[in-house]
Formats: sequence, C-alpha cells, structure tokens
Amino acid sequence: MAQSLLDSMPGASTGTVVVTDHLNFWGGKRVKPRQESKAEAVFEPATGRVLCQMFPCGAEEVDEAIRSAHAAYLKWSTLAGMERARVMLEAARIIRERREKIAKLEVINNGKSITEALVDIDVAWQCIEYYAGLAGTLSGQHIQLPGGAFAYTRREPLGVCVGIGAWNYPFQIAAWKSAPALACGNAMVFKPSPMTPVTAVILAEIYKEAGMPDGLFCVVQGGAETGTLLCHHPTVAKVSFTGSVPTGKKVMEMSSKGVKQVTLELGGKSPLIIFKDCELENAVKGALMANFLTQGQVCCNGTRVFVQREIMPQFLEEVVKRTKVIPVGDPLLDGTRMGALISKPHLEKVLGFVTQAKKEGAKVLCGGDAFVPSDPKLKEGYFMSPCVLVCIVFYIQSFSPGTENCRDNMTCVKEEIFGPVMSVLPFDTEEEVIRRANNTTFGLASGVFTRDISRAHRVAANLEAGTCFINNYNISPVEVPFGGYKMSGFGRENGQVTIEYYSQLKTVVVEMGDVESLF
Ligand SMILES: NC(=O)c1ccc[n+]([C@@H]2O[C@H](COP(=O)([O-])OP(=O)(O)OC[C@H]3O[C@@H](n4cnc5c(N)ncnc54)[C@H](O)[C@@H]3O)[C@@H](O)[C@H]2O)c1
Ligand SMILES: C[N+](C)(C)CCCC=O
Repeated sequence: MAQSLLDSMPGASTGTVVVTDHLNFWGGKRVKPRQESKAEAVFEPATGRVLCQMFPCGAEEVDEAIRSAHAAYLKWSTLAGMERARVMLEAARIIRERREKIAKLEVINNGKSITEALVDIDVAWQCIEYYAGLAGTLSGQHIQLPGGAFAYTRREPLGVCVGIGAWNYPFQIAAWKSAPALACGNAMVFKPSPMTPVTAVILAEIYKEAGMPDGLFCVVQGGAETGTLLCHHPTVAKVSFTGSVPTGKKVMEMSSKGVKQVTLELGGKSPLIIFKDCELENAVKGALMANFLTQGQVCCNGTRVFVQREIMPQFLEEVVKRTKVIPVGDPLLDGTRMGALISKPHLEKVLGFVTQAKKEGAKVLCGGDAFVPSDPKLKEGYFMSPCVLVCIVFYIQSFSPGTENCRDNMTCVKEEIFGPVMSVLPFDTEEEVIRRANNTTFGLASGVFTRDISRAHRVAANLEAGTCFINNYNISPVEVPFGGYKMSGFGRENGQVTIEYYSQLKTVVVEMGDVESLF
C-alpha cells in the first residue's frame, strides 16, 4: 500500500496529496484503526489543508502491536549479527532507491524544504547502513580466572523497545531509534508524533520488504494517551524518547514504575560563541545553519548567538543581509530554503515570542512576522519570515542597565522558541561568555567560531553540552554520538556508544575444577 502512496509522489505537488491508507503497522501489515470516533485531522503545513486523519491506538491495539513485536524479537534475536546486517543493508538500499518519493511525502507532512528532506532521508539510510556494519561486531570479553576457570560476557538485546518521536524529523528519528535497536537484536514499537504520522509506516514496510520478520518494527499512532500505554506496558524493556522536557520527565517517571531503561533526547537553548578572530563569513554561515534549518524547529539549534563586541556591527550587517534573502515559500520547490512551520498554534506561539522579545527591549533587525506567499494555494500555510533579534538593553528600568544579566534574562534568550528566531548577544571576554553560555538548564549542543586552536578546545571543554561544534554548526554524521547534558536528556543516539543503550551484558562464569564448598 505504501508503494502505491509512494508511486503517486513523483507527480505530486503542494496541495494535491491526500493520505487514506491505514497508518498503523504490526504483524507485517497496515492495520485498520479501531478508534475511528477519536480521529484527529493532520494538516499539510504549507497549505493548511487536511492531509489525513490520525486515529490514536487504544490499549487493545497497543497490546497487539507489542505482542507482535515480541514474537518477532524471539526470532530476530537468534540470528547472527551478520545475518541481521544483510537485512538491514537491504532496507538501506531500498530507502536510497526511493529517497525522492519519501522526501516528498515528508515535506508534505512536515512543511520543511525538499532540499532538507532529501538530506534527512539520506541520513536515515546511512544510519541503518552504519548500524548494519556494527551488528556483526557485537561481542563480549573473555576473562581468565584462577585454576583454569574463566568467564565471558555476552552482549544481548533488551527485548521490545519503544520509540516515541517528535514531529521535526519524522522519518529520520524513526531510523535513528530503530537502526541501533534492530542491529542489537531487539524489536521496536514506534509511535510518531500525531502531527506527522505518515512516513514512519513507510519505514515499517521497507523493513518488512527487506526481509525482517513480521512485527519486528511496528507503528502505533496516537498522542499522549497512546504514549502512556506504551510506557506502562509490562513487556516493554526500554523507551527511547525524543521531544520536549516536560513530556520527557513524564516518560521517565512512567518508565521508572517498570524499571525500564530510558533514553531522553529533549529540548535545548544552545549557545553559539563567535570570537573576533573568527573567519567572519564562515561564522555568519554557521549562525544561519544554527538557526534556520527546518524553520528553526531543531532541538540542537544555536539560538543564543554570542558575538564578541568588536565584530558585532559587521556580524549583524552580514547576518541580516543574508537572512532577509532566504527564499520562504512552497517547500516542494527546489529553490525554497524555508518552508512552513508545523502548525497554526505553533506559528502563533513563535510569533508571540517575537512580540514578547520586543516588549522586553530586544530589537527586531529583520523578519518575525507571519508571511503570506504570493502563490494563492499557500495563503493558509503556516509561514513566517526568519527573524534576527539583537538583545541589547541599555536604559530599560525593569532591567539593571549595563549588566549582562538584563540581556540574558529576556524570555527569547532563556526559552526554547523552536522557530526561526535568532537572538544575538554581545560579549567581551572568554571567561564571561562561558559563564553566560552555561547559564541555562539545557545542555544539548554548543558551538564556537575562532581561529585560535587552543581557545577552541578550551571553550569546547568548558561548555556544559553534549556536543560542541568548532567552526561549523548542526553537522551530525551518523558515526558521531548525539545527545544532551543537564535537562536536555541522557543516553545517546548515533555512534558506536548507542549499542550500549540498546543491549545488556550477560556474564557467564565457568568452573573447570571441583566446587569448593564452605558447607
Ligand atoms: N534532542 C533531540 O534529539 C530532539 C529532537 C527533536 C525534537 N526535540 C524536542 O522536541 C520538542 C518538540 O517536539 P514535540 O512538540 O513533538 O514534543 P512533545 O514532547 O510534545 O511530544 C513528543 C512525543 O511525545 C508524545 N507524548 C506526548 N505526551 C506523552 C505522554 N504523556 N507519554 C508518552 N508520550 C507522550 C507525543 O505524542 C510525541 O510523539 C522540542 O522541545 C525539541 O527540542 C528534541
Ligand atoms: C540533524 N540535525 C540537524 C542535527 C538535527 C537533529 C535532530 C534534532 O532535532
């Protein structure tokens, strides 16, 4: 069925696709929803049109999906790593072959530009390929003990893992969670965001087509209620969650009841520090990459841009000049660089942050307004113009003039906006900027632009964040671990280390002589 949906993609344009296929998947097939009365409309962000209905799964459906995943796990986990790798490589090949069609569907459901969606799909198959490569390398240790006795360790899967995804990278998040899970011999039940239910089920079909046992990767649709059922289910061994901090806390609390392992990939308010000795053009490009991918709806975005005072005028001039010419519009057109935000309420929330920033004394240097493209079919879309705020408060009574705190206390500098809004702040010294950069409860990412190699590594070592980009931003190859410090979460996705988050170690102790009993 997905093939028929994907087959309609080459000719598809914004405003033309309607998805009527069932979006649940377990037991090796799409499953008709049972709670039709609970339907929720899913919108195409670029047009505001209804794309499909999302029917949340109830307790019976969640249980059925988990039982189907468990049955598949019993088969899959007995295969050798190399056997699992072959199937995963075939899945990666199929995704690569259908990348344009999957990317188009992702754009229609999410609103991001086709240029970015193609990269997301490429990252997804690369991730599956990477973990296929690791599947055959999973091994334990051999430990020699006195008297010829020995012990060895086995790296074993956890069982049925749950993946819960956010709406900003729907297909990629499903791949980032499932690839390491399946490589280790687990099964996964994945719940996409209710706002982007469409493409995870395509991944499920591709996994099946590649040769995975029925049920190995299941998709259940729904929101908080369905997520709660998944976190409480006794058969589930682990929950890997991507989303906001408040929901992450709930997931952790629910999972703790069943002593389930948890990975939390949460929000951020990451600092990007630009020193006066930087290569300015690269720093400007880095700041744009740090703020405007996926309409700014990226967890690791460097939204607090600290610029050393001496280069502030040049930096602002260049960053504003380039922000003003970002082509915003139909996300399916090759020339578009910024599409639509995920929903109308989210767009209003982001615009509200800009209004609040103005009230608190920030200056809007460009953008920050709702944007209506000239194409009539996009009139109801959720577009806004990318915004640069400069957060310098001189003589506002409610703040202490002349101190750094007054700027850093603005709402736009403290809270995750999750939209195309860059806040620029001046700084003077390295010591000061590190203190201010770390003055947040988040710790997902960070960045530094400088030509001074010692300073770059010193700053990277002192920033409290899971990632520090030196002289670039938002580069995350699948070989490199990704995850947060502080309230941005724990556990990692990507890289070799993630194998540890989807497997457990068994120790086997072997006696070669007689038992020496104390009794
Ligand atoms: N660190 C990362 O890798 C990463 C990546 C993408 C997004 N994010 C973060 O995600 C947020 C935006 O995404 P969002 O709006 O989808 O987040 P969200 O927390 O609202 O929802 C995330 C997922 O959790 C589900 N959910 C909601 N309530 C639940 C509950 N009680 N139990 C179980 N599941 C529940 C949702 O249906 C959705 O699938 C931002 O804060 C962003 O920074 C983080
Ligand atoms: C691929 N990026 C741009 C690093 C985003 C990772 C997922 C975060 O929202």
